[in-house]
Amino acid sequence: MPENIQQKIEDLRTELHQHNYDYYILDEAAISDFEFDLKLKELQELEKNHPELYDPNSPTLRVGGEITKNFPTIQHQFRMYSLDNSYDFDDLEDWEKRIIKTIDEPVEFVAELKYDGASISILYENGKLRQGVTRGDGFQGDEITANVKTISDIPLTLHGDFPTQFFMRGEIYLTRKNFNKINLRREEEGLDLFMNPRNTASGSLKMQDSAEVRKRGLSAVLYQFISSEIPAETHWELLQNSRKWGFKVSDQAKLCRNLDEIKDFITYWDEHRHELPFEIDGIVLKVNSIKQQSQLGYTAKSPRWAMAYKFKAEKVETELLTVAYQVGRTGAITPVANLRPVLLAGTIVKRASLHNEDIIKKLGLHEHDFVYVEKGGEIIPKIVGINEEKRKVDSREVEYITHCPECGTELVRIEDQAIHFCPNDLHCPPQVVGRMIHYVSRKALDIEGLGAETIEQLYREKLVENPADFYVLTKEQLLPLERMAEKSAQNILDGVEKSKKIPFEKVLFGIGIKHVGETVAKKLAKNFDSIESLQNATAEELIQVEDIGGKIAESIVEFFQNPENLLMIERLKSYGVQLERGENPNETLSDILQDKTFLFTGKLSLFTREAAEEMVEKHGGKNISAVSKNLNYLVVGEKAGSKLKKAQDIRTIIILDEQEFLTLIAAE
Ligand SMILES: NC(=O)c1ccc[n+]([C@@H]2O[C@H](COP(=O)([O-])OP(=O)(O)OC[C@H]3O[C@@H](n4cnc5c(N)ncnc54)[C@H](O)[C@@H]3O)[C@@H](O)[C@H]2O)c1
Ligand SMILES: [Zn+2]
Repeated sequence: MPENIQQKIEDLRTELHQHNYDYYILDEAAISDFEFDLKLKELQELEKNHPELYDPNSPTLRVGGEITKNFPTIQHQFRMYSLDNSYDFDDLEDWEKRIIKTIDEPVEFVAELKYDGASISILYENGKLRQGVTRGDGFQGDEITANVKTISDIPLTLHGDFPTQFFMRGEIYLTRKNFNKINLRREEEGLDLFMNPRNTASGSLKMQDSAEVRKRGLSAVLYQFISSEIPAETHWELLQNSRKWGFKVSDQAKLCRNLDEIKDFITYWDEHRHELPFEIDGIVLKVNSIKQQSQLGYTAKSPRWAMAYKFKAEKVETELLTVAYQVGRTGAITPVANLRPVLLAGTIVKRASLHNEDIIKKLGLHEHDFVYVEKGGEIIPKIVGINEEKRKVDSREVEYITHCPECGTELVRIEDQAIHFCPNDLHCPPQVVGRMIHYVSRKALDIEGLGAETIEQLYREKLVENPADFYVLTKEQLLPLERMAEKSAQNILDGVEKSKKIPFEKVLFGIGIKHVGETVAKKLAKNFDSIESLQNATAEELIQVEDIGGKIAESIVEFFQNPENLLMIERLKSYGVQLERGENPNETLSDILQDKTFLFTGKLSLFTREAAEEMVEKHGGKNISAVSKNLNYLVVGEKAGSKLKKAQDIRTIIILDEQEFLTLIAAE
């Protein structure tokens, strides 16, 4: 055997292990699924011809996922397999032939959508949800029951005539709408955007705080009943029964009597999948009869009675017309490729995001190149390659801009993010307008009537330049504006007036301090009773507040060093905007914890972290975020880790369990 074959096999195994890790653990794939599957097939072929190089840990024999250390590990009573993949009808015909060899009676199939999310196994006992576990490595997974319970598609109690104990398997996914919502919020808060719904769903499931998981708005579909005794003859019947017991079962699943019906189903959904409110990456086919399923059995990695048909990411070629640079509300520059319009995945694509300078360099993009555009897992189409044969000899490489296209200021690049910013945040037009739009937004000052378009108009007419200017607008100024009737003008004035009652924490969010999102603003308003006390706080003092890190603290200090910001604050104050905490924001119950600081760590079971922190505040105490000499009490739940260790080294810190904490606040 040539040595290079052994090397080749080992290289492929190493490479695929790494891709599995990126995909399942980091939720950040480096290559497309199609490329991954090609490499896997290549390895499969090589291993088949060289059985002497067998390795039980080969990626061809194991489910790619792993368990994490963040949750209790649970053994699966029934192993969770992967699915074999096929990409064309020939593969399917081969599969059917293999089935017919084993089964000599007619075979029916159930065709289902292949939801692109994360799989889950849920244990039900006596009609109650008992436990939710991820697939993990197929043998054992992470116990994430609390997170699973936040998903409204998953019933907590069943109805009808359900078996006493069984597992329900399904997929947890994000609709496109909720995915976009999450990203919009992240954009508002200046956070990096998530890449696609699949890895966002899978990442959300692994969050420690189930209240945060709930906010993600996950969906679920259940597609498999599992127990040692199956109360039906067919998979189809099981699906219908599951629906009766209260499970959300796919409405699109279809019983198919032969391969032709399967092909029709596949062709239909390949074309119409973009009309679904969620993403699918293919179709799953399952042998309908439970008896036939057990006759067929399993390979090392997947059932022989099921097969995934994967859609190819659609790819088209088109010409790059220009590269434009957009300046966002936060000053971030996004390069965008303007393309000759082309039909892709059901929509006309005219533009593709180029993300940043590094990506453009990596592509080696030249002016007027013919590029390949793909719509894969991501919502925004992306350029995945260049047809260099069509490049003209004299064409120049695309050069990244050095100055802001809106205001001419020299751009700065934040190294670890590979993104360019326009630092002129107070005078760069999109940033100025963006800041005002943010100020009136629903979660900030919530000024109805003032939409993005009106604000842009007001800015063009030089009537407003920062949020304080809204408070001196008059009807005489508004009425001459395009499409502005008496009634809408009055609406704006009323809205502005009403905003003077909006509480401090929302104003703090609204004035647009970089990195101060909704949650941070709330925390700040709890810890500082007025804009003055916040203004006077040093970075060290700010870091003491829970969830406030160095980056946020620095940005707050910087904000208050700018005279223009101070002037705006002074003006807002003079117009009556709430720049201090109102009366009685959260009533106090006692002052027994006066001057005492608290920190909670580990998995709490008697109360949630939020409730606990609220109790501390209601009794006059303060929550801080790190173990230091300033900490008086550390309250530990299950599986407390590094914070507990650190606290044990500081003798002045009192360590309590949850019950002791309750006793402490109950003491008079
Ligand atoms: N790009 C990368 O780097 C990379 C790395 C690892 C894996 N992957 C991709 O992931 C695939 C392997 O992942 P996998 O093992 O999760 O297999 P899979 O995603 O191909 O198929 C199995 C999974 O499909 C899901 N599923 C969705 N709808 C279903 C339905 N109706 N019935 C049954 N199952 C349904 C289940 O979660 C099940 O676990 C690879 O083929 C590859 O495409 C990509
Ligand atoms: Zn600018």
